[in-house]
Amino acid sequence: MPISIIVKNQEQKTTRLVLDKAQLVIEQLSNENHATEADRTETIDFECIYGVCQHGDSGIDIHTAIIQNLTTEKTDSVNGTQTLTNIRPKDVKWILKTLRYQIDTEHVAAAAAEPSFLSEFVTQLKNQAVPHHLALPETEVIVVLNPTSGARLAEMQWISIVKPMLISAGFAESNLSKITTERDGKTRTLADALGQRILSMSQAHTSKPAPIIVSMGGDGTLHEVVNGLSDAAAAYKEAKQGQFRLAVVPAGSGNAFALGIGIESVEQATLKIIKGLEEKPFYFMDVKFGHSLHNGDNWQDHIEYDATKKPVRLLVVMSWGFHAQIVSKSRYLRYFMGNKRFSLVAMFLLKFLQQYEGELVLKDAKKYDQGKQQFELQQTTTLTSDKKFTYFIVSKQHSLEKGFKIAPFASPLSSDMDVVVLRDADADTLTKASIAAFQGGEHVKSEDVEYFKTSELFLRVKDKAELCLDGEIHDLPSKGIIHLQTEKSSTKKFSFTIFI
Ligand SMILES: Nc1ncnc2c1ncn2[C@@H]1O[C@H](COP(=O)(O)OP(=O)(O)OP(=O)(O)O)[C@@H](O)[C@H]1O
Repeated sequence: MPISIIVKNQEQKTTRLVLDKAQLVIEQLSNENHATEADRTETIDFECIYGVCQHGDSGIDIHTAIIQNLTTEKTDSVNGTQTLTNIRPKDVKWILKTLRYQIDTEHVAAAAAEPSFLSEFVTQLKNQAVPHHLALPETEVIVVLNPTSGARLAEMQWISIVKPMLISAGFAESNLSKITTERDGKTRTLADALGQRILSMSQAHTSKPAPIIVSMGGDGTLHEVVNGLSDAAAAYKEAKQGQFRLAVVPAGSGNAFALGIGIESVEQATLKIIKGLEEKPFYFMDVKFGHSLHNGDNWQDHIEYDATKKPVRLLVVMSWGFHAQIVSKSRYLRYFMGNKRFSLVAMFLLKFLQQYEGELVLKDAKKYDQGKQQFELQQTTTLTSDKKFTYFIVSKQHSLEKGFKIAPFASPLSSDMDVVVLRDADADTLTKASIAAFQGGEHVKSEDVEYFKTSELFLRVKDKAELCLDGEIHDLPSKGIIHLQTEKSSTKKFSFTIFI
């Protein structure tokens, strides 16, 4: 039997609220026969409700977050012709709305005749819509916020969206704190210090839930947060299990990691934190640099590693060639042009298309078979300099920005990384492949594209090269090697999870 109450809405209309399966049913009742006859019915899925608050004996606020208009998903394309400059999908808009009701005192008899009263209704709705609501008041939330990410809206979004949503859900305002990021890689040090503080606190307080760390920025911010926290985790020597709980709120321009776990907006990300339905370990790409002058086929077994470099863990992408050049050449347009800068620079680079020489070894790789449309196991795969590389990316995320599905089967929750290569490609082939990537990742069906999955990879470049590592440019010398291996964030001794 669904539980219900009779209330008046803000326009003083008699309304029945019914909890039915996974929905709140809102029935506008006709005044003459209010208890039985519904004139108009609206439903709200529990997954859109993030807070339920009772005022005194008779008031109730229901906080909702709803996608405003799905038709805004359309692209900018004019007359159906898609080019690299008009192909980006628009952002989905969410609205936050608070539904406010009062118990209908005029019809108290009818209300009393319902199977339950306000407080039981509130408890039931909270239990179903905000399952962990009892733990929220004592859970600490620390946001690491980059005010310069994306369109520089993170600070405003924290104040006007994330913080109010968390408070409405039941988090205590005194438990919410903010660390502002700093430029030039210093955020990694801040995240390391935060990680150490959380680990030392966990030694003292055993009963409190572990704090939630929120990375609020783009992929560059997340990269530094994860690397800093991983530095703290690596130095953790206590016997007690360590724990980091990380949430990602997308406020950058690409937000590839958030897209990889299905998060497309600040509101949706905040809902994930509030609902706390699933927290899972994720996989990153561990990076090592070295060089080898060995001329034989097995050069990857003769690497001299550079031991002076700090560990680097990549969450999103390592690229070389065309893609790395787009990132390198568009760095200074970041604040002026948003993601359109990538298309502009891409069109310029296509006019002067370069090819890049190098050797690639993939261990236990699977290759995408275009005919069968599935991955087929291969032994060690070697791509040598018989053909030059035009486009080369290794990705842990399916899309590097919304709509650009370059590695359609990649996931941060899987133990492999995806490699997408075009060799000896001309400008036309590369343009077609890029447009097909924007059309749901269709490029992988083309014979021009080589698509692999692997858990370990070695790339040796012939000439000095620029690599893109999660959006930052890194120089590799001639005969330099980058060695990538996937690694799980959680170990036996340390749980490092992400809200999904
Ligand atoms: N306080 C700050 N002032 C100036 N720059 C900062 C500050 N904090 C961080 N940064 C810089 O911001 C960059 C990271 O930005 P981030 O990647 O989060 O945003 P984005 O580039 O817009 O998003 P995405 O990587 O998802 O495309 C780094 O280069 C970092 O040095």
